[in-house]
Amino acid sequence: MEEEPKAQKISRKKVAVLPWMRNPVDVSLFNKRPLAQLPFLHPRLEAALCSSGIDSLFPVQVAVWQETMGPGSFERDICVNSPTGSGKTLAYALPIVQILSTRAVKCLRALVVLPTRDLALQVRDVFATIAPAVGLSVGLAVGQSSIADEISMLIERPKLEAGICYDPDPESHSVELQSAVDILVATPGRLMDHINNTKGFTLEHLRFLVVDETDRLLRESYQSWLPTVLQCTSSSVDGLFSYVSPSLPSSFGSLKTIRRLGVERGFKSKPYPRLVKMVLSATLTQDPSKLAQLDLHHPLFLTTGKIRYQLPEHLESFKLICEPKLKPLYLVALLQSLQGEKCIVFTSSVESTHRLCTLLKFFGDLGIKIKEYSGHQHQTLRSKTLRGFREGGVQVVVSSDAMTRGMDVEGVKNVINYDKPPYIKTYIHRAGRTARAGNCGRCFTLLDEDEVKQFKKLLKKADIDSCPTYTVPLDSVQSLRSTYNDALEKLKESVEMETFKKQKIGFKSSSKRKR
Ligand SMILES: Nc1ncnc2c1ncn2[C@@H]1O[C@H](COP(=O)(O)OP(=O)(O)OP(=O)(O)O)[C@@H](O)[C@H]1O
Repeated sequence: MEEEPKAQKISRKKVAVLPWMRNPVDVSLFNKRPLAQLPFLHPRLEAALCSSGIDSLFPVQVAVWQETMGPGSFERDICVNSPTGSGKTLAYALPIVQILSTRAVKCLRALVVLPTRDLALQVRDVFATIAPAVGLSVGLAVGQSSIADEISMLIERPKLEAGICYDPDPESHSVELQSAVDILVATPGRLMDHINNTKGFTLEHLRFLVVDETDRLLRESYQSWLPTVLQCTSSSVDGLFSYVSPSLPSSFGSLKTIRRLGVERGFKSKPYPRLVKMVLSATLTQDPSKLAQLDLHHPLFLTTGKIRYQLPEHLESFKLICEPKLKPLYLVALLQSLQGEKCIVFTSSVESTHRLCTLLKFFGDLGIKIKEYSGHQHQTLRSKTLRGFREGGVQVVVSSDAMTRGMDVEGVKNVINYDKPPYIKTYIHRAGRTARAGNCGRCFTLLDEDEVKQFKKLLKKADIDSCPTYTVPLDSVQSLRSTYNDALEKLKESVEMETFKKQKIGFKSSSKRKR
């Protein structure tokens, strides 16, 4: 079996980064590896992976596995910076499930936090393909169902034996509530609801905390979810009584559980395990003040190559220069030239997503099914669009940045930046919806002449020197002009109608309130 370097050092330019980031493990030095050659892999996990079509691990997965398995496993926290679509989800899911496969008692031992509900659903599905194989159950806390339904999935009530009834009083201590799940995938808002209000929900036994899309999650505090989770899982003897901050809500009192030191249930005769943190992103922040929030323990940094922002290997970037006024025409001509291949079109806001999608529909039958996806829509509608896109009934999704991060839809061949991305990180995440898992993909950015220089500068930050110009046939643009004028008229009417409807609803609800 070929030996991989354990912690190959990369010589990096001197930049103001934290010391532990200066000598990372270079993921690009690892090769794909067949499951059969993976040391320690539980045979049932191997079988589960094979039956879901995975017969080898990607480099980032091999690197994380190698750094976490075996003697002294998970002694250090893990920080991963690797390109979009490189397989970071399984890179953390597999070692966690493998380690937890030896647990004897069901407790909440792994918590994975993601910024959005759709991402959380996606990650839950990855865990669900492997965890049941070793008897572990996975829960979801994202607010998809009512809080009561969610609680009943997460918390196990003791089964009543004949003739015995338990006290339904939630304050009663005679009823021992237990976790119904070993692994929980959550969004910060719903997680905080459970921390604050759900009886029996405890992070006391937590062994793993995964912060996926770290830089996004660190940017927004979401009711201080991170300090709260860290306080709930604190195991320091000194901090035994000091970690409950006076600013925490009174219901937090139920969480004053202390991570026991010594022997813990389910890990026979082993000391209570330390909480291991795994943080991951394709654009991991290097900002020391942001990273400090994670309170990392002797972190091990894994990154791909020497460039900070790496794009997928088989991604091609193109620019399409067009007159600003005719931008929608160029987009339609481009979509037509792509002949129904799966595309995501990114705009700069939820409003422009809605406007553009409405306008495209007024172009008549383009032979392409186009749907809108944005944070302003109801979750059911978004899920329906996503399902249609995954199944292939929808070929083009026009999206705000709601779809920028992490979303994994098989077969997306093209990403179109209808509006220029404001930051390189936005470009990386948007473009990363294609060319995933080693596949090919193209990213087109529509620009007017004035934006070209700025865009070139932006790409330079990711060391992208080549971004050829893509042209659409001018006659196809010209032939759409009259349809475009009609579509613009219809759009105007539609916008007026929507504004009128909104005002009417606003008027009705304000007069109801007055009554
Ligand atoms: N070992 C593997 N073999 C085959 N396919 C895999 C393997 N690991 C992951 N994949 C597939 O690769 C795709 C990308 O994986 P994943 O979503 O985990 O990437 P990611 O690195 O988290 O991307 P992003 O940064 O965009 O969130 C998924 O469709 C996943 O099913």
